[in-house]
Amino acid sequence: MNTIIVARNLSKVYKMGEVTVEALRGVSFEVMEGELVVVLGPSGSGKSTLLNIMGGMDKPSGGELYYMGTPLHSANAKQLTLYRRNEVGFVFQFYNLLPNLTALENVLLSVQIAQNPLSAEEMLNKVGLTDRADHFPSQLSGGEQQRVAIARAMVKNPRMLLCDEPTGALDYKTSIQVLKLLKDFCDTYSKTVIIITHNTAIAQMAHRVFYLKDGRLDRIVENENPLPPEKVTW
Ligand SMILES: Nc1ncnc2c1ncn2[C@@H]1O[C@H](COP(=O)(O)OP(=O)(O)OP(=O)(O)O)[C@@H](O)[C@H]1O
Repeated sequence: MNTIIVARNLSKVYKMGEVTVEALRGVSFEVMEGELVVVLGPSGSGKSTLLNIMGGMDKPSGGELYYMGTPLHSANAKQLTLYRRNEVGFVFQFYNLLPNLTALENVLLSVQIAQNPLSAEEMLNKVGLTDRADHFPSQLSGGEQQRVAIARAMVKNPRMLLCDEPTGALDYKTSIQVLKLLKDFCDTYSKTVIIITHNTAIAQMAHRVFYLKDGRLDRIVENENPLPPEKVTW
């Protein structure tokens, strides 16, 4: 397996007037292609900060970050825009669908900006929403909206999916559906999936679990036998 992400001694400092917050304090790790990583940690431990930096939405204050050997820590705004557009799919807790576009149109929007997209219809079919293609987000349940958001992220055909609390707003049964889709994307297409969550149960399906604590990577635990999503319970 190839290494997709290398992080070396990453730090992030937020300064607001007199107040300085050290959100990341020297975090180092590697992530492999085709790997499913779950990042766990208490509130404020730096999970979203790390995801934002890996997604090219923010830059580290110090340290180095490489994507497929290309430095992101020194990339300019244009390079980061292309990185976000072509290499990464994002899934957030609150879906972020455009309310005035149908499910299919939300997915097609992603197709238009991607370099090497998959088929929007095929992705909607994959997430089980072919018959809801013409529905607007307000006509869909939370779980259905999240499935559209996943189709939108996958259709770009990115090497990596970054997911911030993807099941945070969903009930158990719907969460498992969503986790199955993420795991399936990882397995079928050999893609990297990184999931940030408060839900420790989800860690059971990961290849590796990163535990963040107070801005530091406290430990990395490898699961010898990751559970299939349908076996994960909470
Ligand atoms: N834009 C910002 N400006 C200032 N401080 C920030 C900013 N973003 C995050 N922080 C601070 O950095 C620290 C880490 O925040 P972060 O959101 O990464 O944690 P988290 O582990 O994702 O937390 P949660 O699980 O509650 O979402 C916190 O102390 C937070 O207040």
